[in-house]
Amino acid sequence: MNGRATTGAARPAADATRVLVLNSGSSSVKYQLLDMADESRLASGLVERIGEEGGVADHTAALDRAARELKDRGLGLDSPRLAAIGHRVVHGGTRFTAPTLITDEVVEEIRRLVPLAPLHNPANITGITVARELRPDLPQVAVFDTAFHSTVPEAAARYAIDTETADRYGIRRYGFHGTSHAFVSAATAELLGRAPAEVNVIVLHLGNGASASAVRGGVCVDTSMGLTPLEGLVMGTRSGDVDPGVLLHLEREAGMSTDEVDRLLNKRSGLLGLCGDNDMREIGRRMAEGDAAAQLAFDVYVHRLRRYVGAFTAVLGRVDAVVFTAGVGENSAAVREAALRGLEPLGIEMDSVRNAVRASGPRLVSAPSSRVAVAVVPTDEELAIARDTYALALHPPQEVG
Ligand SMILES: Nc1ncnc2c1ncn2[C@@H]1O[C@H](COP(=O)(O)OP(=O)(O)O)[C@@H](O)[C@H]1O
Ligand SMILES: CC(=O)OP(=O)(O)O
Ligand SMILES: [Mg+2]
Repeated sequence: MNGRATTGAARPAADATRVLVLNSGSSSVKYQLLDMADESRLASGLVERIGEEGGVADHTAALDRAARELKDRGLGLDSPRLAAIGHRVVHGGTRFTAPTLITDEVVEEIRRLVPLAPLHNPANITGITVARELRPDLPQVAVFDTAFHSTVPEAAARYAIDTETADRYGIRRYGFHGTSHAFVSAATAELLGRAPAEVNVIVLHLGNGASASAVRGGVCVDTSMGLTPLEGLVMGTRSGDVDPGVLLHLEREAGMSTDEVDRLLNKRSGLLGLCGDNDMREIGRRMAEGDAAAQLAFDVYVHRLRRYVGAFTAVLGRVDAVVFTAGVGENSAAVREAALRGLEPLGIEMDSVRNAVRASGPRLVSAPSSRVAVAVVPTDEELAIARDTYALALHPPQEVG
């Protein structure tokens, strides 16, 4: 321990209302500076292509660039108005089920979880390390993708494999994108004018990574991602669900190594693997020209979505809303339409005209007569992280012992 633990940090001064949020991904760093006095966004940016040709060398260089961009705009990290720094951390294992003030020990625990999220947690740790070096005086908070899913019951969280093996290696469903699923399910209740405790929602988070969750009265009861962010829906470059026998077959018959199978399933699958493009906009353009591979990729993507809508309808019993969010969910009327077409027997009636309208805020796209509301609700993981971070900075838990 080097004494840099921030749990004991003094409460921020009254005019220190700003929070920096860092979302360090496998090949990008996204950042936002927010003023929590009114939740306004003072700055946001993205450093992409880390470690690729034409990009910055590594995550440390990316964070340096982010810090420089903020300084150039008069919003340097040395500002006394900065109250705290919030970090998206993808894997929190079973230990972290709530936002957590970062200490050396917390960093070590996040490091211990690297094998469960090899693409994500190392980048998160670099972000934390650099930020703590820049501002050792500030509270720094980890907000975990897995936290919202910690309520998923054992029947849904357990894989049906030998229990001793599962327990020894921490093999279970953890789920990801939880900050988004929590934010969007709460915002949906608000859109419906009802208390979160009263509504059952299926959230479809469709970004580059994609996941579905079933939320009963504000509590997550099932989710499509599993031990790692690879299971479930078809994604930009990830396969989502495959028969685990596929892995065995590739290793035995194609002679592929574990790393090769990993790359295949994480980087060369999904929409990209099916048609050579991972951007839904480009796939839409190609479909309009009658491109068969693009059409097939779209069809596989949509078929998987429909499966999860059906499965989570059965899990919830009563569904009040199906909600689309993230890049594809918020912007692709075609995906929304195709995913829910013909589901009137489940009480889902889309309104094609409403669905086709381009808009930016939370909105309903179902017919007024639809028993199940269909909504588009923009996610804002950074705002959610900033709220959690600011709340912990203002009211740090009492230190135990
Ligand atoms: N107008 C659009 N129509 C269809 N898809 C879109 C549109 N705008 C963005 N997307 C999709 O959103 C995806 C990115 O989603 P986003 O939530 O920003 O991803 P990330 O997981 O990186 O946060 C892109 O791959 C793109 O296919
Ligand atoms: C966990 C995960 O899949 O995150 P992302 O969508 O940012 O890759
Ligand atoms: Mg996103």
